Amino acid sequence: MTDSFKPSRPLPVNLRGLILCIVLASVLATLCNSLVVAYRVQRDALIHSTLESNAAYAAKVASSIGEFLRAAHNNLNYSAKILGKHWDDPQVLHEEALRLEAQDQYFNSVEILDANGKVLASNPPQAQIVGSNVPASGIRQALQERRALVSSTYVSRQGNLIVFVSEPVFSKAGVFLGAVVGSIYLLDQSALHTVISSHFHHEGTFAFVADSNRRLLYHPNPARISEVLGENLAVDAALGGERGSMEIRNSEGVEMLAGYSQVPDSNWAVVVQQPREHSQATLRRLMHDMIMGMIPAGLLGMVLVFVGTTLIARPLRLLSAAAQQLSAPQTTELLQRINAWYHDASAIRQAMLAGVQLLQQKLGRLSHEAQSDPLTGLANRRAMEELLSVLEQTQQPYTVLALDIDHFKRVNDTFGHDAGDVALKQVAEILKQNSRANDLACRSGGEEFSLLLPDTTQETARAIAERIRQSIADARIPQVGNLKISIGVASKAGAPMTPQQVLKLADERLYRAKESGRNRVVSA
Ligand SMILES: Nc1nc2c(ncn2[C@@H]2O[C@H](COP(=O)(O)OP(=O)(O)OP(=O)(O)O)[C@@H](O)[C@H]2O)c(=O)[nH]1
Repeated sequence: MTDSFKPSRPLPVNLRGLILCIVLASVLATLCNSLVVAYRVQRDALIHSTLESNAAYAAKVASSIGEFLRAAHNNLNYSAKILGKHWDDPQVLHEEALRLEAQDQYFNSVEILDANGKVLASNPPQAQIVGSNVPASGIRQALQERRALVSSTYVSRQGNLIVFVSEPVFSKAGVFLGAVVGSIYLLDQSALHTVISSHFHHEGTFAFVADSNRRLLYHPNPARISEVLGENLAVDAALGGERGSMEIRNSEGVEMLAGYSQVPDSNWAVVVQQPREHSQATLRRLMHDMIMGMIPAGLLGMVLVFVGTTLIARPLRLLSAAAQQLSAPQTTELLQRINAWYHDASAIRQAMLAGVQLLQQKLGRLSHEAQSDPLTGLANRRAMEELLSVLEQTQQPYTVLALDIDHFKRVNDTFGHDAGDVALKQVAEILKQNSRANDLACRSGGEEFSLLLPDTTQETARAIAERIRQSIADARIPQVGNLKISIGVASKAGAPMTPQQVLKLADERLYRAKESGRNRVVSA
């Protein structure tokens, strides 16, 4: 395998930060998505309902105008019947003209004409036109067609925009006599004007009425009445007899939500429209209210997320801290104190506890191996030095025995190296048997041993040394038989000596024991 394992660099963020980021990102994404969807749905619904209500409104206005015109016709029709019977009575003609103009205020003026267009009576009285032929094309049309009709709009010599509503007059025998004509002045206050403009008018919604030549008969801006409109799809559709709604762009380029309808019995178009921007403004208010309404719950959610992530991350953070010091003796206790309250953290803690136990066992074994003599199982020189330094630091008195088997070379030479090893083990066993719990027996090298006796005086140590020497001398070593040993004793009982000096003194006394004949203890 050529690839070597390279641990990737971790992100500089902790678990709680990560969870918070992920939760925040997902909450924000969901929120944005909800807002966008809500915005679109609401916008479509608002536009749809505005179009629907404008269409209904246009139909209502058209029907009101239609009813007005029908009522005007009915009135004229009633008069036409009376006039047909009394055509030759100027008084009746005059009274009918008076009644028609004054009674219902449908008309700004009323004229009664004979079949040639000669004005027989008029109200308000206009002496100059009674007896004259009125040239208006609408009236000429009424006389020609001899039927009830609503004329096209017509601009009078006085500059007034006029619509004629006319009804033919027939004699009892069915002879066409003339017509009774009501004039509606579109630029002045009239009953028609009131019918159109009295409808509701809110949120920028307004209605206008145009005749078949696209001439404006009514507009909330009076300055535009009589203006001829350019292309307008809603007007075209209404003039074509349709009713409904559509989105259009007006002559100023403003997008409009328009409803349209045709006035029955006259080819007029009614359009009700609202700038699209108005529904957008309503929508913005709606979205603003929605967002403001979400804020308290959002904040509460954030607090819950913060507390939740802290609770989730806490055991893992503590486990991570414990993982930094697996070999420390207090780690097991530390791990047991962690409140791993959910399954994953608990499983990690269990695994770490098992791992720590294994590690510490292993370290203990390694430490034991590093500090013991493999042949005899006694402590080695390093272990003895460590204990000496502890005794030194705690200023405890102690005594050291330096032991060396006499003529051990001969044992090896005579019985072989293995027999020598057995003898060494036997000596170690005797040392152990003569040691207390706090004493430390060690093999300092070859056939040399030491015994470290804390809190032991020189005299006591000498007695112990003598007992050991005797035990070894008395022991029957397999294959080898008897062994002898020499011992030097040195004590640090209040004397200002370093451990090395004490050891050195014990070695010097051991040397003297050898020199003076072996198999003895020298302590002074
Ligand atoms: N079997 C065995 N022999 C060892 C071991 N370590 C050292 N020795 C032997 O111990 C002997 C020590 O010999 P010397 O230093 O001459 O001392 P001695 O023969 O005991 O003589 P004195 O100490 O003067 O009485 C040598 O023969 C070493 O080979 C060991 O681990 N096992």
